[in-house]
Amino acid sequence: MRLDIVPIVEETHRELVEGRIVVVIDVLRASSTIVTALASGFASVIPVDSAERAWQLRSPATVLAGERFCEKIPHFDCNNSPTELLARSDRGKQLVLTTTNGTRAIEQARLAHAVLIGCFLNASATIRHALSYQRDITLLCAGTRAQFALEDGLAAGCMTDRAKQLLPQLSVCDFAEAMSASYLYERERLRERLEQTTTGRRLLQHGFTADLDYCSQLDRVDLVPLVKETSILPHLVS
Ligand SMILES: O=C(O)[C@H](CS(=O)(=O)O)OP(=O)(O)O
Repeated sequence: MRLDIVPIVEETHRELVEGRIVVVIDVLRASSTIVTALASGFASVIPVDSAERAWQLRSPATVLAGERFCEKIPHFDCNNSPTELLARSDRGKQLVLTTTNGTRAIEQARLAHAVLIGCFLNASATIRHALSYQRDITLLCAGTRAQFALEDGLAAGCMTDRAKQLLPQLSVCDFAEAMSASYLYERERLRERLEQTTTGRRLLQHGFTADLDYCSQLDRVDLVPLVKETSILPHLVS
């Protein structure tokens, strides 16, 4: 079995997706928002590529979430913000989500055998579940606005490190080795590191300090979101 990391969504090649287990990683903030929504009682998340499409899905059973340039989309219920979702009570509803990078990365993974959503919040559960398929794995880092995002690389490095502990014979690409080493170097100061990244600085400028605190927590939940056709559903890993 082999594990590769794709550093940004723009570098997704068909051979790194088709038939593989793909983990979409967008720590700040789409993956963290999806994990939090499903862990706090939403029945499903519907990722969509535009605000217009999200608006078409508006109903009493849906909550519309999304951002453009970090700001909440006008007339939507909430931002792409995990802490904003935590403060709501929407059990059983569907979250319709559109974001700058994360929802686009999910679309790029559609030829995979299975698509999982991962971040620091569910890192160990995600890699355990990915390994259980006994297929090659691709950790697809969403990046930010066509550039590599260090927070995604560090989460992918964390998952690589966990995967090598669980399956020592796993073959990993050189970039995964580098990200695993970076994660081991930074793991005691993830929160500080996150606020120095490009997206972290941008979120701080927009006042989302609570999201940075929250998204830097490791293994808060054992829940792995799984993409099933047009929806994302929760899967509990034991
Ligand atoms: O809302 C976010 O955190 C980001 C905004 S940015 O474009 O990376 O600044 O979107 P996401 O799709 O969650 O990366």
